[in-house]
Amino acid sequence: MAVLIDGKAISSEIKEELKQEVAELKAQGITPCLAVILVGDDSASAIYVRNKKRACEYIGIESRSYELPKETTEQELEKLVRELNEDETVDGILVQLPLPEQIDEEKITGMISPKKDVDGFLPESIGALCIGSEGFRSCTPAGVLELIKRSGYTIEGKECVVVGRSNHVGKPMALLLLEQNGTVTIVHSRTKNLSEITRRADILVVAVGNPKLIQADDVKEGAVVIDVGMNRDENGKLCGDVDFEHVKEKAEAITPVPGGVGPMTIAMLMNNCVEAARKKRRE
Ligand SMILES: NC(=O)C1=CN([C@@H]2O[C@H](COP(=O)(O)OP(=O)(O)OC[C@H]3O[C@@H](n4cnc5c(N)ncnc54)[C@H](OP(=O)(O)O)[C@@H]3O)[C@@H](O)[C@H]2O)C=CC1
Ligand SMILES: Nc1nc(=O)c2c([nH]1)NC[C@@H]1CN(c3ccc(C(=O)N[C@@H](CCC(=O)O)C(=O)O)cc3)C=[N+]21
Repeated sequence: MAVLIDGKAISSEIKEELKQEVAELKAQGITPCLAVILVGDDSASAIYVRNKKRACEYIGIESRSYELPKETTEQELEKLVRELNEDETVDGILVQLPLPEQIDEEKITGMISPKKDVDGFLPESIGALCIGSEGFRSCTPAGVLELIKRSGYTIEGKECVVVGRSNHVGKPMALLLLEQNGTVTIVHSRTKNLSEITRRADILVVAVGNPKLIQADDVKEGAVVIDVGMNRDENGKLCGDVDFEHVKEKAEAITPVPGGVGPMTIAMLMNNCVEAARKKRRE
């Protein structure tokens, strides 16, 4: 029976540390501020946005919400992003994805000032990660890294396999593990011998969006398994990409869904926001 990696507890630890840091910043007259833009009424997005707001309140970050109707035009959204870019009191801007189909997602997220890219989605941020220079790290992969480290596992020299190669999760995840000196392989929908490769992993990170894709047979005895997936099962219950009940019998450690990676994404978003406010002061 695997050790359960408690993302909720670890994220609380991080939020506690950030609360201290924000108190120190406030003593110097700085209040970090996050602007969150939500377009439309997707219920899952609304939950995440609410969780982000709560985390801001707890830590002492000012949060400004912009909830726009689903008919919002690209021009209207561009105008708002431009205003927030120029607003000196705003440290971080997050445009909740997905956006409605009339809006070009890449165009809008690409407009955010690199100094306020707390999601770490911009080419400037991903490029910085790629060459190991300073920049915002994508929140979900950064959260996964903290989960692994704070649970006492080392990455250096380990066989790390990432399932999924999206720009927001899989690719930056692989780069972060590489930066930590892991031996990294990425597998995806065109991979032919997926199971053969995942079975080699000491550290397996799964970010696909396919319930129970990873079964016990796909996992090495003693592996550390991190499940990024957020899906709804046939009963509408949240579940990951890993067949938790069976894989937990084989793994050394495993993250649950919910209560695993999700809360860490929010904690790392808060971390990036505090970082943005601190950097502005240094300029
Ligand atoms: N917990 C959290 O904080 C977060 C959770 N998520 C969740 O993580 C999951 C992944 O998100 P995201 O990366 O944005 O999703 P995308 O849909 O952008 O990417 C999915 C990736 O999985 C690959 N894939 C699809 N089917 C298979 C398969 N059968 N075998 C192997 N690889 C496959 C795709 O391959 P190809 O490139 O070849 O198409 C693609 O690279 C989702 O469930 C999402 O909800 C996402 C962000 C944050
Ligand atoms: N610009 C942008 N940045 C994002 O970071 C972003 C996004 N858009 N769009 C959607 C995805 C998804 N995502 C999650 C955040 C928190 C939880 C989370 O807190 N999950 C809780 C449970 C939440 C629940 O109960 O539904 C958990 O796993 O325990 C999940 C998923 C951020 N994303």
